Parts: sequence; C-alpha cells; structure tokens
Amino acid sequence: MTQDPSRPLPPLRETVRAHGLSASKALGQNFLFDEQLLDRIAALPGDLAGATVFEVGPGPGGLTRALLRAGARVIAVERDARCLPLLGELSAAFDGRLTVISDDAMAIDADALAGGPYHIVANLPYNVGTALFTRWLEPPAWPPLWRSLTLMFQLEVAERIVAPVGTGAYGRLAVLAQWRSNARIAMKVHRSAFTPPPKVMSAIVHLTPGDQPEGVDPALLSKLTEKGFGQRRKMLRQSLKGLPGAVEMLERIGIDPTRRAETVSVAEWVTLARVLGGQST
Ligand SMILES: C[S@@+](CC[C@H](N)C(=O)[O-])C[C@H]1O[C@@H](n2cnc3c(N)ncnc32)[C@H](O)[C@@H]1O
Repeated sequence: MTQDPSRPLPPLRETVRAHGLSASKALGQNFLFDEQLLDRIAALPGDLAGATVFEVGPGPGGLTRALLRAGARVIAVERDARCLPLLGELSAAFDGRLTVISDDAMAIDADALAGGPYHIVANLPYNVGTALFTRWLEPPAWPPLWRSLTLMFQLEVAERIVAPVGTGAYGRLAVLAQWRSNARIAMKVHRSAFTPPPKVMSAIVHLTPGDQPEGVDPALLSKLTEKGFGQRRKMLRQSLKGLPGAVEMLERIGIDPTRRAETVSVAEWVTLARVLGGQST
C-alpha cells in the first residue's frame, strides 16, 4: 500500500513549481500544500486501506497524495487539463491506484465509476460544491452507495449544512443534509492554509448516511424546502401556495401556516412531505 521508495515523490510545492501550475480563479482553485493537514483530512473517513475514494478536483494532488498514503484506491475527476501530467506521475508513483478522469464532475456518475461502496472526499471548487453536495444527498435509494462524505466548504456553507432549526443559517441545505444523514463540522481550516488564500474561512463537513424516515419521497421534500425557503421571510401559507394541498396539510398536521420556514424543524418538514405524498402520519 505504500509508495515505491525507489521512485520518491518530490514535495508537492516543488512538483507544482516544476509543472508551472498557477491557480485559476475561474476554476475555484485554492490549493492545499500542508501534508500534515492533508493527512488529517484523509483520516476523517476512517480506515481507507483498500477502500475506494471518489475525489472531485484533485488539482495538483495534495489531498490525492494523502488519500493514496492512507491506502485508498482513488478515482479523481479534474476539469483542468493542466493538472493531468502531474496527476499521471502520481498515479505511476502509487502503482496505478489513482485513476484520473478528465471531465466536469457534474457530468460524472460516481456510483457507476466506483462500482461498489465508496467514500467521497474533496476540497470542492466553490462554484459547483453545493450542486454536487445536494445531488449526493438526493438519491431515491437509501442508504446510497457512498459510505461517507468528507467535504471542504466555505465556513458559511458548512454552517448552513449543520445549522439547527430557528437559526439564521438554517435552511434547505440543513434539512436536506439532516433528514436522513448525520452531518458535523469535523475541522475548521484557516484561509492561510490555502494557496492562494481565499477571502473567507473554510471548514470540513463529515457526513454519513443515517436511517431514512419511512414513506417520504426525497424529490417532494426537496421541492417543499425549495419553495419554503425560497421565500424564507414569508409565512408558509404564502411560500407553499404553489404546491397543491400543502397549505391545507399544514393545519392538519398541526403546523401553523403563519409560521416561517426557518421555524419548521427537520422532523416537521419530513412529516409534511410524508402526508403530502399520500402516506399516513
Ligand atoms: C479548491 S481546488 C482543490 C484542489 C486540490 N484538491 C487541493 O486540495 O489542493 C478545486 C479543484 O476543482 C477543480 N474543478 C473546478 N470545477 C470542477 C468541475 N466542474 N469538475 C471537476 N473539477 C473541477 C479545479 O480545477 C481545482 O483543481
């Protein structure tokens, strides 16, 4: 599982310099070079020896190296073709345990690529991070094929994911992340850890699938929260008006329609989705 000592890898910064790789703002590139920090991140999913990991945006491969050092088989999707030669060297150094796919992660079916249980670990590009995250949370079949998500977000986004009901950060992302998963902020990462440093602080969210409440259509829950939080300052009777039966159903399950979305607990959203989907409470 260890790297071949006859082909030692030069330090990450040196490799990046040798390849003349500069960070592109358009691609959301903020690189991590601190190998100790990267090893701590790679340890968050638990023992990765022999496990499959899907990584979005390996860039110069700092996190990828740490995942490979931890013994994982890594499938990495990178949109920036400039990173490919460097990642190719990494694959060779770790006996082909790294597969690099040159594509947009939004166009990739990670389940099909992994072909079995896998972990998702990524320092996500901010421009597609939330879209990928909600996609991973929304499959109809549960538990999903992925066993854990270990994802770097801007701190503000991480706080929205774990926010409790009634707080300013509580919204659609919190409900989707919490109704059938266990999410926590595993680590805060100072902006100075990145090259170049972003304007804001970051944090790593660790999430594992939990039990799924019965009789709830994930697509309906997604739609309800989209409407509800789309107009979060409005009363539910106004924000949910466009969804047939939703407002009447609120009264039936004891949710006052004059409340706002941010006061509705995850359990209450789940109940609403269940009864609206035609199941019994
Ligand atoms: C924040 S950087 C992280 C780089 C590296 N993993 C690290 O931690 O140093 C995000 C990476 O995602 C890549 N990226 C941006 N959009 C992407 C997309 N749609 N699909 C795949 N990779 C993407 C960028 O090129 C960049 O390498």
